[in-house]
Amino acid sequence: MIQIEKVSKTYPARDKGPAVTALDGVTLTVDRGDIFGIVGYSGAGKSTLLRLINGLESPTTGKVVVDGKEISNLAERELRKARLKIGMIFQHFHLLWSRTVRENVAFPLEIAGVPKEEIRQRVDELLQRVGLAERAEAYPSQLSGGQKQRVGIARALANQPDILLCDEATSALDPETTASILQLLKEIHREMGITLVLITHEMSVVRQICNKMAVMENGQVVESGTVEAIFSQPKHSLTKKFVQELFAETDDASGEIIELNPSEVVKLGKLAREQGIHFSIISGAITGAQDDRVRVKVVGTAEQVQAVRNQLSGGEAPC
Ligand SMILES: Nc1ncnc2c1ncn2[C@@H]1O[C@H](COP(=O)(O)OP(=O)(O)OP(=O)(O)O)[C@@H](O)[C@H]1O
Repeated sequence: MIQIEKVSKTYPARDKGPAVTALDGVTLTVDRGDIFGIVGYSGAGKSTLLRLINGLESPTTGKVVVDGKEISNLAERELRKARLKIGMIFQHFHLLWSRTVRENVAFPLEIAGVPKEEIRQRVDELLQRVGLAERAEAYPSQLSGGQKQRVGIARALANQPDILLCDEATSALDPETTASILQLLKEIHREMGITLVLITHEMSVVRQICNKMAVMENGQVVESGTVEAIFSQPKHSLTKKFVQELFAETDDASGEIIELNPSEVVKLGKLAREQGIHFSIISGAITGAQDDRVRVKVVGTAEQVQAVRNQLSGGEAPC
């Protein structure tokens, strides 16, 4: 869906300062239907990468191919058409403050020349979908942060994009609101089969929603792969640091990651309640499929984790 091939981006020198190499030989593939997280500290080059995907910037060298088309080679008209299929949401929402919620969501449809009646119907559906049908006539200043981001999501989906780019979309929100926005994004991903690319400095976001990820430092991708593989065996020192920080934050620094099938997760839940075992789901989900696997971090010493393994393999959890 998105191929980034040996891409470098250098911004020319400004105010007698040196030229800045924001991206340095980045190669990355995002497959259709991925929820792809890109993590890194400020200045790593994440935003530049997003701007190359939606054609707001061109690479200095290398290629960015989106849905089979090399974005930087498109003529203006084709680029505009390609951009309609790429939605974007932002940390600070970027809403139009003098327009109501309804008018904000209608805006990209007006620009695309969609007939009025169709706009009305489509906006109604979108507001319903993001849970804001009741606030259609409100102004952004009357909304909470989470509601503003829901408007941003509805607006980004207005032209039925194939790709949704999320630029630190939950960084201005509290943890509870973050969880509800990530849940909404997950539902939309499932319902629309949309490809999501998220940039964030928060590993917890990647852990909650992504199937694949890349870690960036100094304009380079230092590690990429599935979230399961990277969380269970981080290789690069920066990735290790991110993973350790996340586990430390969630108070589960010691312990082991084990892979469970759905019935074992249920057993572990029972054991946890009865015996005070702490665990947290690292990745995976129970969807009802036979081959569902969930990676779980069990907190405790090696002996405690082994005891949990023994109990899980030893038949039913005690009732
Ligand atoms: N338009 C620009 N002109 C000059 N330098 C730029 C421009 N945009 C970004 N940079 C520089 O490129 C580097 C990468 O910036 P970028 O915004 O892509 O990183 P980031 O990982 O998204 O960080 P942040 O989260 O702080 O935005 C930084 O050194 C930044 O100062």
